[in-house]
Amino acid sequence: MEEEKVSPMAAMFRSVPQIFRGRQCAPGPLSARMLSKIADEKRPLADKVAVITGSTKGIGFAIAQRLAQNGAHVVISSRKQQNVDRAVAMLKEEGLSVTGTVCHVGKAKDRQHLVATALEHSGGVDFLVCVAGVNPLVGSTLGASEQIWDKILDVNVKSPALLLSQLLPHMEKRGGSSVVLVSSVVAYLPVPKLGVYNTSKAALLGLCKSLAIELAPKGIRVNCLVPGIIKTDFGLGEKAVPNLLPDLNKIYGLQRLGEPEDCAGIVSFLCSPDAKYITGENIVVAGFSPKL
Ligand SMILES: NC(=O)C1=CN([C@@H]2O[C@H](COP(=O)(O)OP(=O)(O)OC[C@H]3O[C@@H](n4cnc5c(N)ncnc54)[C@H](OP(=O)(O)O)[C@@H]3O)[C@@H](O)[C@H]2O)C=CC1
Ligand SMILES: CC1=C(/C=C/C(C)=C/C=C/C(C)=C/C=O)C(C)(C)CCC1
Repeated sequence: MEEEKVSPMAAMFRSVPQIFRGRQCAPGPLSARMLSKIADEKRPLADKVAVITGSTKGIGFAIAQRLAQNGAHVVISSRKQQNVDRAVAMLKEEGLSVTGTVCHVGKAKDRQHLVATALEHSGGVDFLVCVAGVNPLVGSTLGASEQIWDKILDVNVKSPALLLSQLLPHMEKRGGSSVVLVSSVVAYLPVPKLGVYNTSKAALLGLCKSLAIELAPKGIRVNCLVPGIIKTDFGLGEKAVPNLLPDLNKIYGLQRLGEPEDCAGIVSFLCSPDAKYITGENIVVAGFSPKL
């Protein structure tokens, strides 16, 4: 049977009883105020602009998708055009508000271009989520070349700070802006053969605390997502530590490896007004707690 087509407003009216189930409200037609309250609750990030780096796949893509589902215009990016095009198409297919551009976060020119692209939408940026991260080395820390150190520290630690400094004036003027860095549980649990990567992720815990203090007077909150082992192409966990799940299950009671979506809700929350009194926090999302 042909499904009846209804306008979004009609659909929202129809959904009203469910939304209000259990709430104290006078019977009868809903005021415009009540309806706009419903709309706000369903789209807490409406009219906001979010820049997410490393967001055409994996954790970054899941975060961008959730921020957009919650009402934000998302600016997604990564190094490869074909990844950008595919990710933009997927989000547009879902009816979400998205712009995509190529940006290798380690390149100053690319970061500048990303900032310009983000400003095209509405002249400002409300949220910056720095997801891009690399690990080109599985091996001894002291055997790592200077080039390897430079590449890992440039992308994983320096680029979030340099990109934020370029976005700063455009975030400060918006009021209520939020930055989310992305570390890793390896910052707490040093994984053998990932010493340079572990160090870069531990540095982000400190960067979060320092930036939170520095940016508080500007009304910008800074927090840090600390994912556990998440099933993505990055898949560093399994590469570095075979038999990871049974060991983590035995030692920490871990029941399953994570999905990118497991990281999305907390980031949307940290960007939302519900987190307006939270800053400088490193928040582990790992299915276990690696902290002693
Ligand atoms: N997966 C895991 O178990 C964990 C991951 N993390 C962290 O999460 C972040 C994302 O990892 P994950 O989603 O698993 O990885 P994926 O490989 O699934 O996705 C990485 C994304 O980042 C992009 N990217 C890679 N390098 C750069 C760069 N230099 N500049 C801009 N974009 C880049 C990739 O696209 P493209 O190739 O087109 O550039 C892709 O969109 C990383 O910072 C990682 O350290 C933390 C803990 C655990
Ligand atoms: C070191 C180590 C462990 C933990 C490994 C972990 C937690 C790896 C995480 C890798 C990640 C998250 C990579 C990407 O960022 C065990 C299994 C407890 C015991 C054996 C030694």
